[in-house]
Amino acid sequence: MSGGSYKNTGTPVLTAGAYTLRGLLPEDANAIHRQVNDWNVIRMLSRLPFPYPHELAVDWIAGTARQADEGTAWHFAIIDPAGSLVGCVGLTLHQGGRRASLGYWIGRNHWGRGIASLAADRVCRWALANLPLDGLEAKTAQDNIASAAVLRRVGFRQTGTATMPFMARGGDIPVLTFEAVRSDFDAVHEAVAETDAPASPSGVTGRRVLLVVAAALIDSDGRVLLARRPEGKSLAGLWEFPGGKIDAGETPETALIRELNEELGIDVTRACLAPFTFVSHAYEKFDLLMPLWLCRRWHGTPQGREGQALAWVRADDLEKYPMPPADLPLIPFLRDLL
Ligand SMILES: Nc1nc2c([nH]c(=O)n2[C@H]2C[C@H](O)[C@@H](COP(=O)(O)OP(=O)(O)OP(=O)(O)O)O2)c(=O)[nH]1
Repeated sequence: MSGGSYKNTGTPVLTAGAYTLRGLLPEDANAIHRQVNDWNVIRMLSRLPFPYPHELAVDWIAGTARQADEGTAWHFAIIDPAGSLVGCVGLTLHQGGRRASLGYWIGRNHWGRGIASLAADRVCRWALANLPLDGLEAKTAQDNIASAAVLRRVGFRQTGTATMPFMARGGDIPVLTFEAVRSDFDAVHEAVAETDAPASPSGVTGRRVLLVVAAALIDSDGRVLLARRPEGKSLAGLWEFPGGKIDAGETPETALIRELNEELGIDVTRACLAPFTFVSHAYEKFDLLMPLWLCRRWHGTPQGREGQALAWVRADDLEKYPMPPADLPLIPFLRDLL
């Protein structure tokens, strides 16, 4: 397919600092062609010939809209605050949709401003929160020092080396292979944003204990309510039991009743909360202690008030929903109960 007019509706619009990431449109072809048809850019892109014909940019843009509609790849134009396209970033699914490859380029006039890191980080976080991914991969030419630095900054780890054909260079060249799983992004996030855990009141340095209260809401069909942690939170994309941290002055039960109201819009009374079990889990930066209550009666219909997806799940199906590592020991308890 060449040219034509369409809207790229399958790709979300994301904000990355001062930049906007949006689906590619036919009118982007000139800006893409001009910036990619530059030896310094194209020599680092494996699949493109040099010189780069304008029709290839037009065809590629049309292909990206189709892929987004099919749910096989998401490519974004990176738009600067002045409205100019300064590069592209994208993810392509493979391995049955459980992994995705990251790719990006930035026009030469815009190098050195951290745009690739900002855009790659944003797209990876969006993908982990919204697609059923186990991990992400990327490859970069061994002589592309700046790109390897971008991947490391975002949270990728180098896994090895390989060779790949680079069309513009007319042959195989060495590449570095990288991968990242969910916890690699959380490690970067936690290092930047500080840990979720409050400072130890005694001022003693060392590990911190984070107390989180949570509820297994059980409906009349014996299904459990799970909520998907939204983008922007640690462990985004994983399914958890509704709940949260205890605020100053709250008892565990009042904290849980407040969280259930804030997150789901339901009213629960103290008498409807039955203590069930707890988990104690060592995360990298803190120890999580999470008591879990059972709740079979509430007022209202649970709704994801903070934009989180909800799912009523049968005990036998709990394993199909990726959960935070701390929650995994709870699954057999719930299976025995329900
Ligand atoms: N609510 C909940 N949190 C869990 C579960 N499993 C698990 O590891 N956690 C962890 C993730 C977080 O590190 C922590 C909960 O913190 P949070 O930030 O979601 O709590 P919150 O709702 O008070 O959040 P916020 O308003 O302060 O952003 O507990 C679970 O099943 N439910």
